[in-house]
Amino acid sequence: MNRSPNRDIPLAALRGASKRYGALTALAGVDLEVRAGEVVAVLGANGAGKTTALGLLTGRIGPDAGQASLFGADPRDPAVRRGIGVMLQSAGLHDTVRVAEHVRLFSSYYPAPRPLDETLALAGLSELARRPYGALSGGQQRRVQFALAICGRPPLLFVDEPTVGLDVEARRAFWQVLRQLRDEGTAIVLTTHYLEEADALADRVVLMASGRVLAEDTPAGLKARAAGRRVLARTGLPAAAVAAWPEVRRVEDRDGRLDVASHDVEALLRRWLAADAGLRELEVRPMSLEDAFLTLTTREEIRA
Ligand SMILES: Nc1ncnc2c1ncn2[C@@H]1O[C@H](COP(=O)(O)OP(=O)(O)OP(=O)(O)O)[C@@H](O)[C@H]1O
Repeated sequence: MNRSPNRDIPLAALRGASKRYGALTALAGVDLEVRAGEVVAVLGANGAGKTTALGLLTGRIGPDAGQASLFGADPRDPAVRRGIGVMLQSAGLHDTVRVAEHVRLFSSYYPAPRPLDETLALAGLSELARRPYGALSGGQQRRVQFALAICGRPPLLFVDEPTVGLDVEARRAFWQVLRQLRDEGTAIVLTTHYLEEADALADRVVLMASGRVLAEDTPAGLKARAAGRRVLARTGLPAAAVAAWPEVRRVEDRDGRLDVASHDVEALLRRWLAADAGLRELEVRPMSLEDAFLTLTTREEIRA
């Protein structure tokens, strides 16, 4: 197959990579590594720098400072880029060309492509093979872009917000295909806004905001790091009083029931019960990745 991965060299890496657009710093000294066989989710809000990071890793753009590498070489070298598959947010494919022709043409660029039928089936395009690209729905066109990214059987696949605009069923089907590719040994880097997507797929999550990496961990590690658990309860105490306790990270009032994020739930419960013997509807919940995301992106001392 394309390139046999050396475990000591990351398949792709950014080292102190920065990118500016005029006065705007899109990336500010980002470090990121992708190793053989792993799924890395780059998670962040609009404008966090996810697409820019992907652009550097795939050689579409170059860094202003720091380095980007692919298989230990320069990602801007077309010969190096041949070892990856990329699904971008837009594709610029000819409307009049049929689905199968697009896939056949892209497959011809690779030394050991998948059989056409297999690529079409993986992308859910078997029934649409003879359709011109321009006669497909937006979601179907995304599938063609995905087919082009995987047809060469790359050991490393980049997918930029792959499930935007897909309905729930299509999104789950797509996750299943990504898992299958991972099981075949493909390393995958995906950008996403969806915490659920990162949680469902990723071995590692790189959480970005304002061009920086805020945290990098497994989904479970990120949840644990963000802050223990949440306690929900109805109380006679004002929310501001609860928010002032040292065990408390965040308080939200949900229709009169307080939702409290805490890194020390036992201490919080002891204090709360002592202060309010009438505490009702008590419930302790684990942190979701969404809680972790909120906590990490709103905290100041976040750099891990
Ligand atoms: N070609 C460009 N020219 C000028 N500014 C750019 C360019 N590309 C990106 N930017 C800016 O850089 C910042 C990071 O953009 P980027 O596309 O990397 O974010 P993102 O995390 O992928 O966001 P989204 O989730 O909206 O795709 C944004 O403020 C964006 O407006």
